[in-house]
Amino acid sequence: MANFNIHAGETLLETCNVKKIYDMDGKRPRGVNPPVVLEDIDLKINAGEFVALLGPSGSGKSTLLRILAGLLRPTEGQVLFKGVPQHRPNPHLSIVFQTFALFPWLTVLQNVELGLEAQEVPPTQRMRRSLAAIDTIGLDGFEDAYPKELSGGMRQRVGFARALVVEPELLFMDEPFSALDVLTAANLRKELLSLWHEHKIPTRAILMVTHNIDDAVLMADRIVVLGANPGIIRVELSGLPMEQRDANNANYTKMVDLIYRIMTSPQADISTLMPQEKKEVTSGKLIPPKPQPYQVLPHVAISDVTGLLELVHSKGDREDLYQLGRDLQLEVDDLLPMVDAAHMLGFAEAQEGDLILTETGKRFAEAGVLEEKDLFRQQAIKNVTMLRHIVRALAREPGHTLPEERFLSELHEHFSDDESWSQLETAINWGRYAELFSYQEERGVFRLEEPETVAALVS
Ligand SMILES: Nc1ncnc2c1ncn2[C@@H]1O[C@H](COP(=O)(O)OP(=O)(O)OP(=O)(O)O)[C@@H](O)[C@H]1O
Repeated sequence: MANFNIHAGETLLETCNVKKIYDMDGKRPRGVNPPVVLEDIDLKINAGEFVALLGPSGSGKSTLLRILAGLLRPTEGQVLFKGVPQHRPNPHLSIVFQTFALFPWLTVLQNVELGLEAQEVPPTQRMRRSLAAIDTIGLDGFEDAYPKELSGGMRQRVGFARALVVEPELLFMDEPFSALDVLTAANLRKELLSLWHEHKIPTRAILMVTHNIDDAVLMADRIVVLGANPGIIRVELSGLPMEQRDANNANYTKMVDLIYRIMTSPQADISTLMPQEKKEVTSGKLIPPKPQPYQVLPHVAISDVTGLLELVHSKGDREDLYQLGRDLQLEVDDLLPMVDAAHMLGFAEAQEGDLILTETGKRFAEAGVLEEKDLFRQQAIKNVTMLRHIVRALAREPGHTLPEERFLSELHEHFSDDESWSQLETAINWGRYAELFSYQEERGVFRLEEPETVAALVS
């Protein structure tokens, strides 16, 4: 089998001051500021490196991957490949997607050959190289199978073979294991890592977008953590030495815990989260956070927040976030919005990697249904700008009703179309639970149910 020379150290890909705003194809109303998805992104990918890009949902990981690949233009700043500014899709780079993206009517071999067809490689050479890639990635014997005959793990192997057959200098992976079951993912991860470390694949650097902290710590030499709204690089951490990449190793646990802390404390100054012995465990660039220009509602159901608070209460009102994630079998991406919501509502605080209930949070966790609702209503009105705004606007209207467009158009000033809807849906969900207002779905109309009582809360 071929053994490829990586020539470590050289900067292959680099972004300078990249900023991204989706301009919505000019559909945005005049005077409205489109949301900034990425800001001030300076990132280098060097030969010999496996870089993981972690960040909460919506922080712009996939957008950054597409900009780096040349599939999307940055609004400001530039992408350099070996020092040369890029203006089109980078031909030296392949991407493996979460959803496999295979053609169901083509066999494994034909799917893998596709990349080489585009490069106009002659048929015999095409077949020889494709068979070799299929062999390397462990699919020998399945050349003539169709995707529907394969398991998820095998389909993703075809995805890898198709990406690698063109011998790309850079391999990008966008959540490559998240559609696979745990064991299949672990197996594929291990095999991919050994191919990479033994230089059995031609790639000189790998960039992986993931929401899975364990994947990042197990695989990466450098971990870049993005923050959201706008997406900025919060910190770059050096990965662990290979011998420490083991769930039983103390430094592994520390590293996972640190990343958990960083991701669950989106507003914190990173330097306050670093452990004393940080220099031994990690090093990297520390970037101070920027103040959030507007409050972003995390998309969680109130029942999930209630469940989280009750669990923390049962543990003595303080619990390690990493442990909470494990207990609830939640990825950080799913836990994070719940922690955000509990914090926003004044029920809990994330401190030093722990979630600690406030006095109100303790009362909420102990309350019966009626008191729980009452407390929630008070906290929601006090802390959630959007709910307060809706109630105030409804209270001012003679009929105490308003159409959803009124609030959607305001949300569009800060969020994309999809995110505006998601923000409104969350506000509706919370507002209904708190019995602040009703919302008629068919007509898209808000109504203040008990105008006097509710309006008094915001006066
Ligand atoms: N084509 C588009 N047009 C407008 N807005 C977009 C577009 N693609 C993404 N966005 C917005 O940009 C923001 C970042 O999206 P992106 O998919 O890059 O984030 P992510 O970190 O990869 O999220 P996830 O982990 O949920 O996939 C989101 O608010 C999203 O709604």
